[in-house]
Amino acid sequence: MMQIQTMNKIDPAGLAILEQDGFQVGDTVDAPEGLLLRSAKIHDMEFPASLLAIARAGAGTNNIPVDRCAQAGIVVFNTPGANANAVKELAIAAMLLASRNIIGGSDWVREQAAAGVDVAAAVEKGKSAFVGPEIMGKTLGVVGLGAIGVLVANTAIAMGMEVIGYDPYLSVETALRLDRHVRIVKDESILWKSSDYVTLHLPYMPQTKDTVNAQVLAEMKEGVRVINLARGELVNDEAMLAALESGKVACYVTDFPNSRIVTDPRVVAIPHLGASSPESERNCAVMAAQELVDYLENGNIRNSVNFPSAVMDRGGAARVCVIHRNVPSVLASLTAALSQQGLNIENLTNKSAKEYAYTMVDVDGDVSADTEAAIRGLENVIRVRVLH
Ligand SMILES: NC(=O)c1ccc[n+]([C@@H]2O[C@H](COP(=O)([O-])OP(=O)(O)OC[C@H]3O[C@@H](n4cnc5c(N)ncnc54)[C@H](O)[C@@H]3O)[C@@H](O)[C@H]2O)c1
Ligand SMILES: O=C(O)[C@H](O)COP(=O)(O)O
Repeated sequence: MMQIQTMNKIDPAGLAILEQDGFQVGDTVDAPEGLLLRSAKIHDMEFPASLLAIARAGAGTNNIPVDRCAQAGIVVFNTPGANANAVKELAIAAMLLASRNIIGGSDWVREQAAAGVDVAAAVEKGKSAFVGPEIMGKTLGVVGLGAIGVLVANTAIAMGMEVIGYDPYLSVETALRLDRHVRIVKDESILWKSSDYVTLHLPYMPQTKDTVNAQVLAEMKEGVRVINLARGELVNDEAMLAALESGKVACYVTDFPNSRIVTDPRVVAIPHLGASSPESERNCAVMAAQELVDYLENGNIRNSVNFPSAVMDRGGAARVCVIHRNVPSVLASLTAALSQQGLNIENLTNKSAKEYAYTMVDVDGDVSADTEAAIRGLENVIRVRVLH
């Protein structure tokens, strides 16, 4: 029985898929073939030899050592778009919270009540302290036009905003989903200079650390409102605190607060709730579980962040799955090893992505232990599995 170790609380709908397929699931298992997690940080984790795949029920994979996994032949999956609507809704809420001082007003009302003041009378006298601008007619800059950024941009257009989008890797597929009124810029400086609101929807990786830094903040409009539901590391905290202090930034909404950033009262600190809706937790868990099942049972790879997509209908008596380096001759050596045993190839797929490649071969007979060992011993082969 194959084992899946969970490293966060996972929606029961996802766990049910695994259990119905005969997997043993738990937060402590002996020798897991798969890990299923959300934001658990596993950079320092030593992976057991049994581990074949890791599924991140969510979008960001910066909590996983993706490259180390590739080198070890461990396939890392995420669930693209499965929590995008939840984040989009929170981004819209964040823009409104950044504008209308709902939190400050609500806190003040409670303080009045606690002080024994007649709240109904106090609100009419005190409300002018909480005036804030509407978002209609203002300009929103969306940095990163992926699953979430597109939804935020389109919703903002529907709410009467002007929208500027920046994404150096914008795909044609995504561009087609964008409202035609979204202005796409190639120079991010235009976005920083023109936006009343800036919202970040790009991944965190070494190259995107401190995307919002002192220099970028200096380019922004006076009184800009910045929303970060992507990752804390994308914004330089010290630069943001200085910009809040000077009034350059009127409000910073972050889903990734830390002890330092919450020292400023103009920070709205959300406890990483972007994907915390029942709908999104279920979507992510179901997609992640399906990806694990299809890979562990059939060798199919969908939505991996470190290996190419490869899907082939099952056929033949056995399937040989080989993760290897993307260099010449591996395929020739692999098919030679199978022919040596007299096996006929019924179907074959070979996909590559950068330095790695993945091959699935369906053959008409059982693969002997000697043939499997011969394939495993081939130069540039990283991992071999034979599925029946
Ligand atoms: N707060 C939350 O709970 C929550 C939930 C989901 C995702 N996220 C974060 O949001 C990020 C985006 O999620 P998504 O589902 O839209 O991912 P996605 O992969 O669909 O989109 C990310 C987009 O960012 C673009 N991008 C990459 N580098 C960029 C750069 N330097 N400048 C501008 N754009 C750049 C990519 O081309 C891509 O289009 C995730 O990586 C994750 O960190 C947070
Ligand atoms: O990248 C993501 O998908 C989000 O940050 C959600 O993280 P969570 O699953 O821990 O809520």
